[in-house]
Amino acid sequence: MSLLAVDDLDLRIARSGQTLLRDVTVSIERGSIVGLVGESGSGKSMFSLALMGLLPDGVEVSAGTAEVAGRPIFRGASRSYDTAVRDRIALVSQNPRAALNPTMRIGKQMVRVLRQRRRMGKVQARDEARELLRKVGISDPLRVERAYPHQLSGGMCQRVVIAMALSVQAPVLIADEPTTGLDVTIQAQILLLLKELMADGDRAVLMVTHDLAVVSSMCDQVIILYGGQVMEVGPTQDIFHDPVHPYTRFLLESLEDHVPSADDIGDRVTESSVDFSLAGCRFAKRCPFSTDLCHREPPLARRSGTRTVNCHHRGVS
Ligand SMILES: Nc1ncnc2c1ncn2[C@@H]1O[C@H](COP(=O)(O)OP(=O)(O)OP(=O)(O)O)[C@@H](O)[C@H]1O
Ligand code: NI
Repeated sequence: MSLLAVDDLDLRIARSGQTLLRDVTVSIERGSIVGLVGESGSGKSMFSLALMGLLPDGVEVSAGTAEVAGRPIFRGASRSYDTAVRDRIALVSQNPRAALNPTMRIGKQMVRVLRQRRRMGKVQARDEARELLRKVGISDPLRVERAYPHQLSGGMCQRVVIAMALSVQAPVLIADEPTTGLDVTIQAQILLLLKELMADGDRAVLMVTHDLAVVSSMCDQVIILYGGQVMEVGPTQDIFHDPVHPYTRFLLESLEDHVPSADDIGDRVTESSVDFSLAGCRFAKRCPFSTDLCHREPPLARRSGTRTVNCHHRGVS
């Protein structure tokens, strides 16, 4: 059974009625790291926020279901978001500094979370906070506990945020661009850390990124998102070696001769504004194979084994 299962999720912008995410289906097994890939504005963060019940005002779940570890997150409307699932799903957000309280020392913030969410006493929470900081590779937890967020480097803040996400012992971790803005060495350390934390096989990670290098080194499965619509899903190696959807091919074409590098998607994209009011396939305008049908109707998922392709014309054989 999937640890995280999202079925046909739609997100709508209330004011304009536009569909920000359409028919997004995602399934993540225990012990796996799944990459959610897409260019800027494709809806990756909105997807994560919907699962956390943290959508901005004016964006709402308009259809679909989601459940984590067998418990429903929502059914249909965001109003019914079940906050009890918050201990089953934790977010490492895109901006670690913003996720921390700037006016409170790190130690105090961590103790507070542990007391509230794990019902620990003061002393126990303090010990656990220290242990968690060590677990994310911080060798001098005492210094970090006493620091305010602005006194720490970006990489250190990200470690703290990961420690806090771990502190609730959620089986599903969503890491939204966990290494953006960090220098290459720190990036590698944070990714290694996430991989190590996964080694026990009890959790699952949804790794949100636009960096194909991160995906190829970290993820078992990859979900390719474009304009709020899933284009293709499959095991990472299969997708990289044999992309089926025209968008995935377009994305990977330039990578044939070299290892994917940071910002590959950004480099490939010339026109990135997507029209969320499109009725048909979101990629139709840019697709060399599109026909009237593509412009008119959204494609249905074609599934074969572990792969899914959402295209009117291309399927997995
Ligand atoms: N508060 C809001 N109300 C309505 N629409 C919004 C709001 N915030 C963002 N959007 C729209 O939602 C779309 C998806 O945004 P999202 O932040 O999920 O993209 P992303 O894939 O995470 O991009 P990035 O890689 O830059 O983080 C954007 O195109 C944006 O226009
Ligand atoms: Ni984002």
